[in-house]
Amino acid sequence: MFVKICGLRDLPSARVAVDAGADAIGFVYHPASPRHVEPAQIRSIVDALMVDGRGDVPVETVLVVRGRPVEEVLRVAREGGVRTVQFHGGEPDADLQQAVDAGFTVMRALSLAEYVAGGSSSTVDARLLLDAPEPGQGRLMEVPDRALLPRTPWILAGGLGVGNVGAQIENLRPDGVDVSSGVESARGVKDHAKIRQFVANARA
Ligand SMILES: O=C(O)c1ccccc1N[C@@H]1O[C@H](COP(=O)(O)O)[C@@H](O)[C@H]1O
Repeated sequence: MFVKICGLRDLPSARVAVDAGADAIGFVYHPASPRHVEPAQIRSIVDALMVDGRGDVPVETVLVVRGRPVEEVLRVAREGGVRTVQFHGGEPDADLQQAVDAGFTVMRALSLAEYVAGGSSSTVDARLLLDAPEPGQGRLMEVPDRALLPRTPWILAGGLGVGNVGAQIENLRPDGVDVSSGVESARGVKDHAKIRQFVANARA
């Protein structure tokens, strides 16, 4: 089970996620979000996580964007030193392809309705993440019929937390889970105990 802890803004929380065994950590570049981080802040965290101060970071680092021009996205991703870009705003295939061509791995976040309406038909090499229509709000994705869910690998986000991640995995059978609000004590403030417990519960 792939586990991503999203919305990180400080090094201690990032270290807790890595030490707990998360596969990926996410940084939100979206000025309207309480989790927004500037590229220099991302870079300082990524650099500090490098093993022995150099080489690879022992976790996938993800930049989360929503509706920003692709030139700005690529600049922030390069300055931040991340490996992956998560496009979370219905961005066109051309933007995702540009990120792939620039050497980033790519995730495409869709609501279930967008996915069902054909958002899966792209040829871009991107991992699929399904989320509630309004991201980062701690709201569960509604699934009226499990037959609508992908038959190829996908990641579940939206409203997950320590108390429900096990049941959601059991019920919806995603290949990965992604959380932000559910591991916070207040919006934008990560709770270290919840991060540890979330990773443990996702893997139980
Ligand atoms: O977290 C945000 O503020 C955010 C802003 C813009 C795009 C995506 C955002 N977060 C993504 O939402 C899910 C987590 O949602 P939840 O808080 O656990 O309900 C995750 O994919 C984040 O990357």
